Amino acid sequence: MSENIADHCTLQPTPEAGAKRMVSPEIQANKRAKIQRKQKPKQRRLKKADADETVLNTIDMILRDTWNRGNLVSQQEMPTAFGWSAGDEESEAAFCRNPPIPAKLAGAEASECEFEVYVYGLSERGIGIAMQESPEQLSELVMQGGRPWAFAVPFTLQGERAKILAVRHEWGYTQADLLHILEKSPLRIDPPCTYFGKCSGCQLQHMGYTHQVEFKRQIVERAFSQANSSFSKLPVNPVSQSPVPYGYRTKLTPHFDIRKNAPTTSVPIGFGIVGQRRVLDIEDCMIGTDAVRRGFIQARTDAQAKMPAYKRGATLLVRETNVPKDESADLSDTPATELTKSYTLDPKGWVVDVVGDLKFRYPASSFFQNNASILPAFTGYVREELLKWSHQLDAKGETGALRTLIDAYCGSGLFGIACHQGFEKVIGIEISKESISCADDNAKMNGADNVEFILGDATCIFGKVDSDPASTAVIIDPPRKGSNPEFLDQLIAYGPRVIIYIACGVPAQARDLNYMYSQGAISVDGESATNPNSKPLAVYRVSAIQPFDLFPQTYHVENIVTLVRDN
Ligand SMILES: C[S@@+](CC[C@H](N)C(=O)[O-])C[C@H]1O[C@@H](n2cnc3c(N)ncnc32)[C@H](O)[C@@H]1O
Repeated sequence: MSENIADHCTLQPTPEAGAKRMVSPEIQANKRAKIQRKQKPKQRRLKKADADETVLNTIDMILRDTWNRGNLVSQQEMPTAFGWSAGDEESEAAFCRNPPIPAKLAGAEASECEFEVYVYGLSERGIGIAMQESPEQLSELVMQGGRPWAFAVPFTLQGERAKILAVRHEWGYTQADLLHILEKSPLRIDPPCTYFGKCSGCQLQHMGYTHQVEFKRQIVERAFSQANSSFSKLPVNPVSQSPVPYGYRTKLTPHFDIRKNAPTTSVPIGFGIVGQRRVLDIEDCMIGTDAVRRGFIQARTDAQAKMPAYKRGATLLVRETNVPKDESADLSDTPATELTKSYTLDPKGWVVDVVGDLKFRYPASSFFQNNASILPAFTGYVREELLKWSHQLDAKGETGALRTLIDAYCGSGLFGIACHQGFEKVIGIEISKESISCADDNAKMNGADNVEFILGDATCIFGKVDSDPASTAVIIDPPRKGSNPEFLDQLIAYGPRVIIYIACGVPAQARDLNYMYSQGAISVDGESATNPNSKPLAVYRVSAIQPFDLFPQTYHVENIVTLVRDN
């Protein structure tokens, strides 16, 4: 708003007011400044905590790569950070807190916030990391130990040149919106979804599927080498692709906010807008299965009809389920192949998932893997790994085949039940009471009668098993934040023959494996850290790293690591 309007509206005393109290020019000036401050959004104080670590890591990686390429002679001289020496926190803070360019939300005119940039790489979340310097300029700057200012620009690809709008400064970089692509990457494709670019649900629709999975493979590689430089020697297999790159999600959770005084007739229902706290109205979501897309439309219609009754916003649940074709038939008696797809919108309802010829029943509000199309391959891989090692160990003759399987963080029993054949005993442990009771029922429904499920913290499992570790395998499938040293210490002390670590949070998985390495429990190329404990312990070799794409079009990747005990 212009200064004139502010002057006119607020600062001139009316004759009556002026008669009561004369306002000095100084007070007037102060008032004017206050009003202008209110009109101009305040620039946030930049804190490291607000920064996206994945962006900071990527900037660092790009600068190191650039330095390495230009300076093959002495790795020792490599600046540990660019623009300040290691540990010089004051200089780092001064650089990171002082964006050299204006940003829209800090009150600058839009035209002042537009830049042309070069995209040098993608963060682990698929966000382009760009700089104003051309490759030659960047190389020159970095070789001199200088640090360029970086921009995080969603929906761009490595090698592209783009026009961007700086919108918000973060610690050491600026968040920007993509205005348009000036030079296109050959990998860019037209995204099929009309909401792509605004909706925060998908990040990679502009990248062909083959390239998406290679990007995800590199993300796994990067997470491992960042956790421990020795892990960079470990090969990461090509990502196992989702049979369907769209139409795969069996669960969607559209939501809405009720804004004060806003009409309830046009409340947007959908997913968050990229970089904003507002909801984008979405009528259909292409990554949902057909049943979920039908449910999505119904959930919106129901919520719109009830909108005047909502006091606040809400999250709607849409979940695919499988039901007997004949409604009166009993689920337990109906083979998985004779179920038909439907959906539920009831968070208190039940869901049935089909994995090959297995059925899993669980509460609609609890955890289950959300891409049914890939689950036969996903669980099949774990089963094959276990059987392969069981046969190899049996053939070796020392310890014999694997006889016991522990399924830690077992949820409603997916892996324990899918892999039960070939084991004498399977024991699952899970912290959710609801899930464990479903796991019991699922074992019965699928005829897995060698399976026992225990309610409790995963760390308790080692006090409850009496099987010989030499013939035991452990599956770990913790939540995104990973496992913890308490669990891992006990796992190492127990020393099962084979460990299969399944993760949706790959950086946390790499961190956990690095913890095991630091305890001397993982060796890479025959080298391991010194065991800091007095007791001898199990030492594992990483036999396979196999990513799976459970979430095409998004940056998420699931990863399975097989560890085999070497001593
Ligand atoms: C990623 S899910 C995996 C579930 C199951 N393996 C599956 O694929 O369906 C992680 C599970 O760990 C459970 N969980 C979280 N913390 C736990 C803990 N400390 N001990 C045991 N289970 C835990 C959660 O309730 C959730 O069911």
